[in-house]
Amino acid sequence: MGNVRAKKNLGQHFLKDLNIAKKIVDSLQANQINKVLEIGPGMGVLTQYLLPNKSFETHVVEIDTESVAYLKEKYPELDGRIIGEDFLRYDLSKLFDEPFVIIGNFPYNISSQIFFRVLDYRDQIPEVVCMIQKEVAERMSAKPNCKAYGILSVLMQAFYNIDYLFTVGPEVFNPPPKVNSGVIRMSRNTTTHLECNEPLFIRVVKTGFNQRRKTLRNSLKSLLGDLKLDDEVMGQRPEQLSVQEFVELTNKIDALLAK
Ligand SMILES: C[S@@+](CC[C@H](N)C(=O)[O-])C[C@H]1O[C@@H](n2cnc3c(N)ncnc32)[C@H](O)[C@@H]1O
Repeated sequence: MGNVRAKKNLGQHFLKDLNIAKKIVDSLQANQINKVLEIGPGMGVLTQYLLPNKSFETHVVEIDTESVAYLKEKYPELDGRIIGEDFLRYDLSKLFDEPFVIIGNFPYNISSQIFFRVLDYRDQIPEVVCMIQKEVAERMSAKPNCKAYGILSVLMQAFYNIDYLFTVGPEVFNPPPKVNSGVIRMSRNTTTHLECNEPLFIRVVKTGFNQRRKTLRNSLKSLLGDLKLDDEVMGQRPEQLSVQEFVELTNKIDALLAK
């Protein structure tokens, strides 16, 4: 069986280091979960460490037909659990009717889109362990007042506690990516729904961070028009606000817009 030919447009960088592969799989923590979904298994470097664990059933979703054929031949025990589809388009609601965790060395070019899908299905996904571009991993886990703290940090941390676990250099991949990688674990927090108008919260966060160096009074002008929110928080920059403070700000803006 020949190796899969790496395709750049699919973000294929295959992990060669088995110790790192095992370390990523060992980073899963969720207990009492019967289903694991791996995104982008490629040649199965993570899958091979998932399969022996009989406390859950492993399913994989892979867009590349060559990788799918490889996986079918190499892991016959995965029969019926290889989904040859685009994760971004696949209707996850028809896959499991119970909670499941996600694991994967994600294709870096679509990692943010994957995270927004996770948010859509967050009720069913208590945990995600993944390798992504280091810079994105830092943004996901950044706390207020850090340079990396931004839209992704606030939107994801509204529902997940995110731990940056470790950094991986390019030399352990074939072909090596141009960037460093980072592994994170996302554990869902107790927030099921935000205590505010959620679409407005997303707009406030995105509009605020569009001009992150400006105070919110200036950066939110496009959202507020002629309306003025006379509040101390408007003198701050978006990176200074915690998730909870963004929620409170959203409620004040919501009340103002409703007047
Ligand atoms: C960085 S590689 C990781 C491969 C393998 N897990 C490893 O660690 O060696 C990303 C994988 O995601 C797959 N992929 C890319 N886009 C995808 C999509 N939209 N849906 C599902 N899989 C995708 C690629 O074909 C590739 O196998």
